Amino acid sequence: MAASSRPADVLFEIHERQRADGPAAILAIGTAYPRNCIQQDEFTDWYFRVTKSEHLTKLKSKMKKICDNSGIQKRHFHHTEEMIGVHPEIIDRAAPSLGARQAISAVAAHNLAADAASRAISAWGRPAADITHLVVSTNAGAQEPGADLRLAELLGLRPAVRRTLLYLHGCSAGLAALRVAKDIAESNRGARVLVACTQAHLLLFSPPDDDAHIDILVTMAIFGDGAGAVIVGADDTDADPAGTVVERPVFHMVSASQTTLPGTEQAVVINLTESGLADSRLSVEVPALVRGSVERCLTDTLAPLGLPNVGDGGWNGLFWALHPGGRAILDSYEGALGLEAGKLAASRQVLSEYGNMSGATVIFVLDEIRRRRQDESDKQEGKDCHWGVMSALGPGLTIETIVLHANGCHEN
Ligand SMILES: CCCCCCCCCCCCCCCCCC(=O)SCCNC(=O)CCNC(=O)[C@H](O)C(C)(C)COP(=O)(O)OP(=O)(O)OC[C@H]1O[C@@H](n2cnc3c(N)ncnc32)[C@H](O)[C@@H]1OP(=O)(O)O
Repeated sequence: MAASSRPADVLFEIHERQRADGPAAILAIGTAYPRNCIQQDEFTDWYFRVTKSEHLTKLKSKMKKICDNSGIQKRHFHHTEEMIGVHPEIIDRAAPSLGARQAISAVAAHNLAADAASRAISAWGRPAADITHLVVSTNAGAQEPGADLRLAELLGLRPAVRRTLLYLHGCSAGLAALRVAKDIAESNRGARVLVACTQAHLLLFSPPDDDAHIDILVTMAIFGDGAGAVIVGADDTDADPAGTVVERPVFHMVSASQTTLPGTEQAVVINLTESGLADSRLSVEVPALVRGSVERCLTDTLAPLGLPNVGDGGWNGLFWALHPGGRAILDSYEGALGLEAGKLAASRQVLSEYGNMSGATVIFVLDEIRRRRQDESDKQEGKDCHWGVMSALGPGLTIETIVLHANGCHEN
């Protein structure tokens, strides 16, 4: 320390040196899903057969209608009819089944996370040992040592990697993990954060109940399994000393925010019990709550940034990476914001191909937007928009939002 330096100055200098200079960016994306696939138009028969509920004909026809209107064509699941067959407690609401559910889900969640993360690391182009931080989110159980440690082992990350594990954040888990990664990357010069969101929904699997619990049918009709991973870092290095391109940001993360809607605590409830996530709730009001609040919430998030051509009906000047929580959720965003047809094409496509994979889904959406922007022949809506919004809804009700800037766009 120089003799003339005051301790407070030194403190701030150290702080400045530790922080990155630029905004955090998504540097690479990877996704994975189980091979076992069920077509949506076959799901109702499958579900009522597996849960031995064929006699509930009224609920079965309601389920058929919900599946038909879901905007989903197929979903992938780790669990199979055979797996559930050897664990009859899973379809017996009165029997404890948490142990069996967690044992099956954990293996699935870890393997899916490792597959997605390996793809992200390979797209990134740097060795796994360069990862400094790991943020994992999952709804597939709650155990310690948990999914973060297992993933670090499977990928061969260094023992000093700094881990953060988020459990049971529901559908907003992906954005919550990305928000944490953004803060880590911007606060730690040189940090490279691996984010992995992994979902295996056996904990949610439940037989149909009665007319009072249609949310069980809705949940069974929309959720699927999958994992998404991204590498986040600030101050990306374009080329190494030999001139080889090392890192290229796909999207910069401009700001991250979280809003909890007052008085909505009971709208989405996730409760871990001896029977898995029994006792959880999904209110029929959720799409209307989104419709009534999302514009105010987004205006509050975007106004301080002073972005050009945004707000006052300018929502179509942005590209949109929305978590497809359900077809009605996307319809609510579209209606409330007056979005043109096609603005949510990436979200609708991911919903159609995989269903709602909770926190992992939004990473599939980001990857789909990345692919469409790179595809010269793709003339889809939004390719000329440089600023974008990523948003998801979770228990709370909580709306998580991240403002994005697409790579290679320096104008506007
Ligand atoms: C052991 C395990 C136990 C598990 C227990 C599971 C309990 C369930 C709760 C689990 C919640 C936990 C989830 C955790 C993840 C968090 C998810 C999120 O954060 S955010 C997730 C955000 N995702 C969403 O919120 C999903 C948004 N919803 C949708 O996208 C659409 O409603 C649709 C696609 C599902 C159906 O489309 P379409 O057919 O055009 O739509 P319609 O609207 O016409 O509905 C048809 C019929 O169903 C009725 N009904 C509908 N919903 C509910 C409900 N929640 N409730 C009751 N009823 C409901 C509706 O009234 C109608 O009845 P009827 O008039 O025929 O009598």
